Amino acid sequence: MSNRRLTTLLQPSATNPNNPPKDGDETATPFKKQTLDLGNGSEIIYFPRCLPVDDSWELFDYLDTQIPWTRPTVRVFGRSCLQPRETCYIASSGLPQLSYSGYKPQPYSWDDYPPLKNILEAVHKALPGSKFNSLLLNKYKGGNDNVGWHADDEKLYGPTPEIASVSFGCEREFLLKKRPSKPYSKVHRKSEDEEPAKKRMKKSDQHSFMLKHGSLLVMRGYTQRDWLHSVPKRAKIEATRINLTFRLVL
Ligand SMILES: O=C(O)CCC(=O)C(=O)O
Ligand SMILES: [Fe+2]
Repeated sequence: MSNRRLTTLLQPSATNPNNPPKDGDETATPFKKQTLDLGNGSEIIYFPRCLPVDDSWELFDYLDTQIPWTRPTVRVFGRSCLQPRETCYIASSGLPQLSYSGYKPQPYSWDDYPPLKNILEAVHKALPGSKFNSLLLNKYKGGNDNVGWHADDEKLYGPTPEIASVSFGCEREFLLKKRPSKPYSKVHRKSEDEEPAKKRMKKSDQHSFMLKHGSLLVMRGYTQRDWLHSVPKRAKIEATRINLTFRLVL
């Protein structure tokens, strides 16, 4: 992977002066940055094409073949199981240890994987003021591989982490749903026998993004406190997807 090629990352592409895109016209500007206000200080930003397509395929091949992927055993609801995707963890030296689902990934060094530094630089350019120091990589080898509903709310990221997620390869659906608030019953119920009212989820409490090859999705504010996210199984998919989530360990 040459650095020269990656210096072109995030240069704005020229528009045709005879046919300028109209504001709000999704077909004319399909790659425009989108912002989704989730309310109460949570926000998603989506850049459908953060990295140029050709660079993204070169990066996909690099990541697929050069990263030391592992499929660890994790604990879910008190049971040990193989994590349904491959993973790898990169972190700057001296940071506190990451631990999730009873698994403590040994961090690899940024210096051993220079293209990751190029992607990090592109993400920093897209998000002025950001400064990530760790990276969790996930490889989904076909539609059975997935990540279940969770929030990246580990203490070492602080109360309002910004998480930048870059996707390569096969498009997969990324879902968000609002965390259930304290049950009404817990607050108001007079007796334990009273049935809690089942609430139907509102449309505005769930969202879906089809994460494109070379895209960047950012979760900010209170998204990890108030929302859950997942990449569900998709029976018919055979192709591989690779996802990189950049995080700041405080
Ligand atoms: O693959 C994705 O898009 C999401 C990955 C994720 O949520 C995580 O690594 O915490
Ligand atoms: Fe996550």
